[in-house]
Amino acid sequence: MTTERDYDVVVLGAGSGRSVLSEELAHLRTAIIDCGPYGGTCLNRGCIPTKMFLHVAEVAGSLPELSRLGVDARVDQVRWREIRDRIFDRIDTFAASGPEGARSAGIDAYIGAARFVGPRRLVVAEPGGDVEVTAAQVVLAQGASPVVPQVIHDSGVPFHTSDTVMRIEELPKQMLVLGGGVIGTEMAQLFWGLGVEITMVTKGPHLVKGVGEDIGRRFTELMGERWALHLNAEVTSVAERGDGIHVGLADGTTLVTDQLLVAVGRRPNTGDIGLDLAGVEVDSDSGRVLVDEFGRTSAEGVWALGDVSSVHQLKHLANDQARTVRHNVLHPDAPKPLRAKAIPSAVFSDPQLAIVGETLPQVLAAGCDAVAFTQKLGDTAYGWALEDTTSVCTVVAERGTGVVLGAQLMAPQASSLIQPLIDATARGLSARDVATTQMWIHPAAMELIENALLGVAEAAGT
Ligand SMILES: Cc1cc2nc3c(=O)[nH]c(=O)nc-3n(C[C@H](O)[C@H](O)[C@H](O)COP(=O)(O)OP(=O)(O)OC[C@H]3O[C@@H](n4cnc5c(N)ncnc54)[C@H](O)[C@@H]3O)c2cc1C
Ligand SMILES: NC(=O)c1ccc[n+]([C@@H]2O[C@H](COP(=O)([O-])OP(=O)(O)OC[C@H]3O[C@@H](n4cnc5c(N)ncnc54)[C@H](O)[C@@H]3O)[C@@H](O)[C@H]2O)c1
Repeated sequence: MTTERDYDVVVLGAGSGRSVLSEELAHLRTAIIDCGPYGGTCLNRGCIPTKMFLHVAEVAGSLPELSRLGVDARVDQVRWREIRDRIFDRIDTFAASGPEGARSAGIDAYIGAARFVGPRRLVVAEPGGDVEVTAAQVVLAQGASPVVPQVIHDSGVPFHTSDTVMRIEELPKQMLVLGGGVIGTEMAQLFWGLGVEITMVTKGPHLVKGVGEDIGRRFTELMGERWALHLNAEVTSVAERGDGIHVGLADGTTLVTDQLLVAVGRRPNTGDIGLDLAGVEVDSDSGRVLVDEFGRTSAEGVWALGDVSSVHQLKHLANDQARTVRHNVLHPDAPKPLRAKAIPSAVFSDPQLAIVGETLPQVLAAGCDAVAFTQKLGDTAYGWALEDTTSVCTVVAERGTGVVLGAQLMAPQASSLIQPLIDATARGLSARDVATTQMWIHPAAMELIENALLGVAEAAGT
């Protein structure tokens, strides 16, 4: 027998969707549904565990580098299971408290896979039986999942994705990472830092999209000194043999590995959940739920946020959208637009990459007269301390006004260093104003940003 329940607001997905249901909605009848651990991708298998592992990997991976500075050190042993369990004991305990935490805040928390059976009408397959849930407003926040190329899927060969690889029992000797995007690069960094021999196979001429041609090329060269890189490559065959997994490439190369990690993108979770019955339109190419500037889908009273509907799959963006959608659910007659400008992102490799806004070619292609300036960290005082030879910051600004339009960084802690440039891009500030209306601590790494701003202000003629 199916139980039926009716609500004012139901959220599908307890990742970023959970924060839609804050205190401000306490006067409404609300529910949240998730089939996986509460906290979604970021907490359980994304941002948080990767960065906890990457910290360890970065420290361990940097030891051989010390010899350049006159200190010889080496890693004697990596206690993988201990590292893994320390990280996931903390995460799993937190995630397990999610449903109870929601219930104690007055939100009905369902644990089970949901599918639509009509407009704003869902069936949740709970352990105790199906529950039919209806609501005046529904928020779609069911995220995305790893894409697996057909050739791997059809081969029957065991493989990992980012969902599973951080929970393996033993570190392999070798790992082949398929995909040189953000996940592939962070995972390669993580396992390389812990002593695994990495081979990376990817489409395209360099790792990580969107950082600009120059940084993309420099970064790819750097990573190529650490692990074997097969660029512009296509996998044509995969088979398991006695000596390991054989991966054949279109150029005739055969690679043999202990473990295969697939990281070739993530597709929104929109298939097979009856979105057509709900009247929710989906882009057939990308699988994304189509939303307007306010996060409204094509179905009356249905909103969407995060990876299920965004071009950029980023946690801070999903969080920002959750805040906006929360407002819009409460004030549908006075909705606020989702933030579309100055969306920053970072890759937590070593060195880190960080970007915001546009690259110079993108700005010029859009018809704006702009200039760019690149500052090396090695030419600042802190860069001397690091003996840095690779870190750079490029700032793009409008010619004549010097308004900052974007920035790309490759540097230690680039994800933090970029913040004044995110501020400048978001608020349309001039590079000279940002550089000269405050003091910059000497001799801090942040002088990289100060000098880049002064350089681009000069180039822009301000
Ligand atoms: C390895 C990795 C590292 C990452 N690192 C970063 C980072 O450093 N910084 C960053 O900004 N972003 C990072 N991301 C991206 C970030 O994790 C996502 O952008 C973000 O978590 C998306 O949040 P969301 O709420 O849209 O989806 P999710 O957090 O995925 O939540 C969706 C939820 O919906 C549930 N669900 C799906 N379908 C159903 C259904 N039919 N019924 C019931 N429940 C369902 C799922 O179980 C899930 O809990 C990373 C991603 C990965 C994979
Ligand atoms: N630090 C962060 O913010 C962070 C970290 C991890 C993930 N994420 C988010 O997760 C998203 C997904 O990450 P991702 O790395 O899976 O996707 P991605 O789109 O960033 O990279 C996929 C890579 O795989 C390559 N590729 C695609 N198909 C291939 C194939 N068949 N064979 C070989 N290579 C192939 C692509 O050329 C690309 O380099 C990212 O776009 C990002 O938004 C963010």
